[in-house]
Amino acid sequence: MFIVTAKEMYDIDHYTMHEAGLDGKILMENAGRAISGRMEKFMDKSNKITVFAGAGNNGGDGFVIARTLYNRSYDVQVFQVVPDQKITGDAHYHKLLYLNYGGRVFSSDDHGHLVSRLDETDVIVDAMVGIGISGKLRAPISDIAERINQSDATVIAVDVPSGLPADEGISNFQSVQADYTYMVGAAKMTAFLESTSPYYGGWEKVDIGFPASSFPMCSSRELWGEEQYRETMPEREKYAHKGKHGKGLIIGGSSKMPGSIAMAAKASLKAGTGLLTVASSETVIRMIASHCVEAMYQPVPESDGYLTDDPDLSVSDYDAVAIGVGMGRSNRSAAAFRHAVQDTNGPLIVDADGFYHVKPLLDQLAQREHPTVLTPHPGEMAELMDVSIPEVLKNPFRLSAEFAEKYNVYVILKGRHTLITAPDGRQAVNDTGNPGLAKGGSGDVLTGIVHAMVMQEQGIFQALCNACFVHGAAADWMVENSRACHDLMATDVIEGISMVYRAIS
Ligand SMILES: NC(=O)C1=CN([C@@H]2O[C@H](COP(=O)(O)OP(=O)(O)OC[C@H]3O[C@@H](n4cnc5c(N)ncnc54)[C@H](O)[C@@H]3O)[C@@H](O)[C@H]2O)[C@@H](O)CC1
Ligand SMILES: Nc1ncnc2c1ncn2[C@@H]1O[C@H](COP(=O)(O)OP(=O)(O)O)[C@@H](O)[C@H]1O
Ligand SMILES: [K+]
Repeated sequence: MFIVTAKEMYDIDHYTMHEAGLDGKILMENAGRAISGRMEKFMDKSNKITVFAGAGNNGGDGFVIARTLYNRSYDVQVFQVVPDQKITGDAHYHKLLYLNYGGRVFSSDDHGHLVSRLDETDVIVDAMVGIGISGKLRAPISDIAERINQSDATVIAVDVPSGLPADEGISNFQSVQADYTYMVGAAKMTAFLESTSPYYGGWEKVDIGFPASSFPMCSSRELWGEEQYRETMPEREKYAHKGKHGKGLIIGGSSKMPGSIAMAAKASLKAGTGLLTVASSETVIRMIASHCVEAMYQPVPESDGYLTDDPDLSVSDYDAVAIGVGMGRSNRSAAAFRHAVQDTNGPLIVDADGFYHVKPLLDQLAQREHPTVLTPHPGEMAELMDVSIPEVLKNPFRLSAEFAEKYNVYVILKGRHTLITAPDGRQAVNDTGNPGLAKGGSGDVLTGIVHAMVMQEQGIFQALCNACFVHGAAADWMVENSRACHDLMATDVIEGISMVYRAIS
């Protein structure tokens, strides 16, 4: 499923109508028909349905929904939230059809009727404003949005909850709170932002006949889910040997944080790494070796509990190197970090305290011949980019793309909707995971999975997307079957990896 900005959606629309030749009235018919069909799961024939229709094509979709439901004998009324003369074009055509079929349209200016109808309404269809919104909701629609939000009815939004644009970057907004949103043709960016996604309620996408080829032409952003995982995750060959699945190195750990690297190592092996070496201080190795017996251990010198550089550590001998977990921010470790950045001869994954060490080396990353992967959460991303955390949360797509391009890195911006960005601008949003992951250690497990995935036979971007998918799906499986969000531990997520591999292939 593609994720679009408003401009990209209008480009798809334009291509469909003017290049492929499908009439806008038919698209509107398809949108309204598809949504009204699916909406039936929220209602029965005894329900009263009230459609709020605006002036644009979003309102047009609302008239088709009203006509379709009316024609199926539902008790439907339309409240038009703009004057008659504002309803033009395809929306006007569909308004007339609805009237010709016997439907009734009322003005939202008739407050008495509006209040009494809302009192008895079971299902509200919000077709006031879609992705054509500019600025904050204006009166009278802002007042009606407030009334809708106060009502006990089930609120179904068409395309987006009125008030939300498709694009990221907003902070001052007012929106209808939907229970469920039917997004038309493609998912909209605001469905994945922390501040706006709750207004969508549950959601799904409806297909209305846009040519499949129009999406990749206009957007390079997609939602990554089970379908994409199944299509891209490589199978294990019958004659495979351990060398085929990656000889990996993880560098990190400090005496205060020995567990992080143990979890990353376990997760890497569980996710499929063929041969794993853990490079850490002797203190850390003594603490963790019995917890991850399958790994090999390479002691490196330490100072005050922090690892320091070991010039004899042959990082170039490994297929992929992950560095940073549990490493701490001591400048004693800086040389070890530079060593890894300069000599790693394959994908390099940087996480956690690694960002502190990598920041002065960003220009060097841009010169690396092999992929570099950074896995920050919003706080770490903000620090890397010298912006505030709210700024990152407001513009995750744009900021990730700018950073990835500038420094030639892959960025995994973690969160409820983890965003994966390639240096060439491709982006994917991972769909799996749950609040059980909001606990120390979850990120270390992700690093381990990413480390394993980049050594399997798949494109690097797919590898990163699949790593995020498996991480979230493992947590989902555990929460559905044997844990709750409260007690899910990072080590449980490692266990869950097996369940994902067994269940989905
Ligand atoms: N070709 C078609 O028929 C299609 C229609 N679609 C629908 O059309 C929508 C986009 O249609 P439009 O481009 O006509 O735009 P919209 O219908 O989303 O919005 C435009 C209307 O909203 C009003 N408006 C804008 N900002 C406002 C604000 N801050 N406060 C109050 N009113 C405001 C404008 O005055 C205008 O009347 C999509 O969201 C979708 O629902 C899509 O489904 C794609 C296909
Ligand atoms: N509410 C949530 N829903 C889904 N995934 C989440 C949620 N909270 C955290 N995660 C995931 O958990 C991981 C947390 O990583 P991070 O913040 O680095 O943790 P730590 O550094 O403590 O290991 C990320 O992969 C993130 O996407
Ligand atoms: K809407």
